[in-house]
Amino acid sequence: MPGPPFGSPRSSGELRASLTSIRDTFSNRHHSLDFAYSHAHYLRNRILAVGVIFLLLTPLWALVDAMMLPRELWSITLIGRGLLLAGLLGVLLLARASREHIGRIRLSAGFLLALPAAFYALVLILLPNGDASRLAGYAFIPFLLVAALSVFPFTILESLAAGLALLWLLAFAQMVDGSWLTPAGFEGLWLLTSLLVVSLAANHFQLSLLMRVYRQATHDPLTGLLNRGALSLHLEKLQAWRREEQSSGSLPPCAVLMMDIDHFKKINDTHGHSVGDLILAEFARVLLAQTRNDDCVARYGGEEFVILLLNTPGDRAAEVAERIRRAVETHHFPDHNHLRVPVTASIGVASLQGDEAPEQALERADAALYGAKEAGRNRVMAAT
Ligand SMILES: Nc1nc2c(ncn2[C@@H]2O[C@H](COP(=O)(O)OP(=O)(O)OP(=O)(O)O)[C@@H](O)[C@H]2O)c(=O)[nH]1
Repeated sequence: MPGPPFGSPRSSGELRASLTSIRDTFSNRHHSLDFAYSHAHYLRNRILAVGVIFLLLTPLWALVDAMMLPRELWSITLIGRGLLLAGLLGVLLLARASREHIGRIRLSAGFLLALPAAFYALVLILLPNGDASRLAGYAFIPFLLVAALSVFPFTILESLAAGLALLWLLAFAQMVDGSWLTPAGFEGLWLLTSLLVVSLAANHFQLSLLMRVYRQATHDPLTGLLNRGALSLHLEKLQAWRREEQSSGSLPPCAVLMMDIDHFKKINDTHGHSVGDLILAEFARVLLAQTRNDDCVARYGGEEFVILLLNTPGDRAAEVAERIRRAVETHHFPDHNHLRVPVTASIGVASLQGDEAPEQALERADAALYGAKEAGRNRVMAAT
């Protein structure tokens, strides 16, 4: 029996999506700066939560040490616990103070996992030979840390590096307690490796879910462009960035383009809503092709689009707008039969004046767009 007609393209699409998803969760090289900020924010919340748990457990376990170890050994672990506590406190303060600093947040995550591991290694080094077997609750530290990897939205590469370091720590502990290359030692290594594989899978699923949620919250599903909410955030960021630059003596020129497809209702009415959707998606592709990677291209709503041009003076912005207008006018927008649907757009351009809020420039661009429509459409008009 033949399969469903959508079978093979769908599965090859799924395969490609899975491969892209693995590439995106393997390392953060392909992550956009915006996603990197969201990712770091999420990571920071996890660091604060897990850091507090570690901070509470560390002094509590000193009681078990007190019961299990003779006084002179207990004092060694107590000093170690004091150092660990101070380190964890430092990590929490660093993470708390690093709201916008992606690098510092990643550093805090690294320290959060490295400190308990270093504490365990230090105790193993300082305890006299043979006394390591008297420790209770220490041998599970590498296992606890590998399991903790799954709580964080780490990339696979980050977790793999941490996991290998923890495998090394376990091997070192086995050499100290004499179980290295024994059946019990192999069992421990196998268990830790299996846990690491589970944690890597958890990292992959957690990070890809985070990406999907981020994308759904910030992108328009039809065109793949930024949505209006994400545009508002970009306008705020643009404002903050310009203020920062202004305080250091320079004010980068920026411009806002607001554009609208002409007589789009007529396109919908003539060719159907689904062709209207195709044209919106194709229009977005034209906009992306005509702009730089740094420019922010967003769907404002319906058939209205906004572009923020950074480091672009007004006359240059008007040239970009005119280039877009021409590209739209000459582009082949196909209907379902690949026949050309004539499409034109009207564009309003406003360059940011002094320390004017970008939202205000957007309003001026909107007024200019209205002027372009009034003047006959398929034209660029600069805001006053
Ligand atoms: N296919 C499709 N149509 C949409 C979408 N969003 C908005 N529209 C349609 O876009 C049309 C916009 O119509 P109008 O606001 O009258 O503007 P217009 O026909 O483009 O006329 P001018 O802007 O004055 O040139 C409406 O018919 C909406 O239904 C969408 O996502 N898909």
